[in-house]
Amino acid sequence: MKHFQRAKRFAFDGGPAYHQDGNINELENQRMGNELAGGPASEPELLLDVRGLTKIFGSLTACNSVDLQIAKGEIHALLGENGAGKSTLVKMLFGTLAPNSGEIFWNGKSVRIGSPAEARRLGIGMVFQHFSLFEALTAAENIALSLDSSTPIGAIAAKAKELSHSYGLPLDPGSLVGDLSVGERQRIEIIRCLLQVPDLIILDEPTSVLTPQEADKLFETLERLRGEGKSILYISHRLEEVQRICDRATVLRHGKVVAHCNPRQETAGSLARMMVGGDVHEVHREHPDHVEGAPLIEIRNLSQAPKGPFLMPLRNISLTVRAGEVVGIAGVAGNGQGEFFDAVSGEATQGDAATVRIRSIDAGTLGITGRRLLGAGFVPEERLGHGAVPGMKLSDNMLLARHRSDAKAFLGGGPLGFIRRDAIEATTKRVIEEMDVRKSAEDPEASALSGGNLQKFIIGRELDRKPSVLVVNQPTWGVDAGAAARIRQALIDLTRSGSAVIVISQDLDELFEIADRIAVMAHGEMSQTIPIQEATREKIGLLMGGADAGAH
Ligand SMILES: Nc1ncnc2c1ncn2[C@@H]1O[C@H](COP(=O)(O)OP(=O)(O)OP(=O)(O)O)[C@@H](O)[C@H]1O
Repeated sequence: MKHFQRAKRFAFDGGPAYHQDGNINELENQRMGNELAGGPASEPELLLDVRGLTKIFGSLTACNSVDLQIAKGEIHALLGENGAGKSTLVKMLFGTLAPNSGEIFWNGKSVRIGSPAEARRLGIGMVFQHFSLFEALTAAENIALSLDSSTPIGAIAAKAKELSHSYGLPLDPGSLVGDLSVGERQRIEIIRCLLQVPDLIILDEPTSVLTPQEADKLFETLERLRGEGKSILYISHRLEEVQRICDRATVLRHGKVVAHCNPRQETAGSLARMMVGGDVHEVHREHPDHVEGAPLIEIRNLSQAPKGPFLMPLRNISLTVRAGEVVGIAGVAGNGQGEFFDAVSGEATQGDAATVRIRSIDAGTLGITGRRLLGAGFVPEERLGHGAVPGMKLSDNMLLARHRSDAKAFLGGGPLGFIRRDAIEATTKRVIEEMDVRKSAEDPEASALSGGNLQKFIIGRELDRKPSVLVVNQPTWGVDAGAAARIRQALIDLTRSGSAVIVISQDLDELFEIADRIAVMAHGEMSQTIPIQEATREKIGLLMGGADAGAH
């Protein structure tokens, strides 16, 4: 209680830009500094006061005596590189993880949050980084499952629709989750959270799967919620948006609070330095005028009927990517990018083998393994469940993905056959080292990695094979600035060694940074590619809106 009383009054602005190893006394000093400077002493009421929260996994202290204060009507950023402990901290606030020690005060009262139901009862809502939706159920059915009430499904659907309209988050409650894009699934999570009328909404990397327009809509929603007196705890690796919408930030490094700051008084660079404790390297790229390499992947007149009622058809897509180049595919989510990835990777096979040619071999009728055996690698958008099996160790995930393409290295011959664990473990270790995957055990289960670290592992697993063709969907989703630069550089370096890379990304900055040419998908059609030297945001934006799509 003592802590709460001390923490009750503090200022948002003024004073030094940030406080290394800041504590409440510094916040109090900050307030006094404001008053002395003649400014008004703002006294926002505290909603949440976290004191010394600690979580230990085995030998790793994921959260080390963390302090965090959130006022009513505040958007508070939680920053830190991959594995810094952000998700662990918010899971303790939402009752999905029990702390080893520490105390949580809610509206001034010490509370124990033993389960998500208890968190919701207090007024804490959460939108997770990894969604917890059933694909075979509709949006409304998924929402109904999480509500602790017996409200009829029709009433829930109507309320969800009303909320989706009023907050500008378009959603059809009757749509099947399995048919929805990641961005659309996230909207279900947000609306599900809003339906419970929370006082504090925790958002774990909410914009990483959104288009710029969808992100703008979300910011409007958040600002509106702040205006209604709600508090928001906002986790993001996108520092520009943190500066745009957040009032204060708490920065974690290796599980410890290393700074409190007002992000508006910082630059993206200074925030990144606080997070990593040093400088972030920039991606180095030269764009040759003409790429004369051999065509390594050719997609010819790819058309496909929609595979479900809410999925996009693919309409006459042709694209050739040569050795030495990165081609970026931009587009608003749900315009056929997922279907295109499935068709190119072999998750969806084609009737005509010549529709997809890999290294001049007709591959359209081959499945994913057949295409991998031709030297292609694929990284899907969803990491858990699709890119990796959550309950399996990293080494087993390695074996699962590469047992056919690396049969010689991973499997022993003979009539009975055996698995070469030493080779698999050595490869897993190499990928972990190359990609700087941070983890809490020698060979943890995929689900025990932080989101960004799992992404680094999955991309590293493919890069390690040095594929001739690599197709990646959203390569840096949920990845911190330092790791994103590392992944982007690795993709560029792969083309330098003679491979062809296709990057599907909703992050235009990313595509401008690494692509030699950019094409845009709209309504299941793909535009002509635009050389990066001629590409402008305006041009790409127009194509994203559907102008000129399909011209070749
Ligand atoms: N269930 C678990 N078992 C063991 N270790 C875990 C578990 N969950 C997280 N960790 C470890 O705790 C550390 C912090 O992970 P956490 O997910 O909190 O990081 P984060 O800051 O949210 O990262 P990201 O930005 O990548 O999501 C990581 O080293 C991770 O491997």
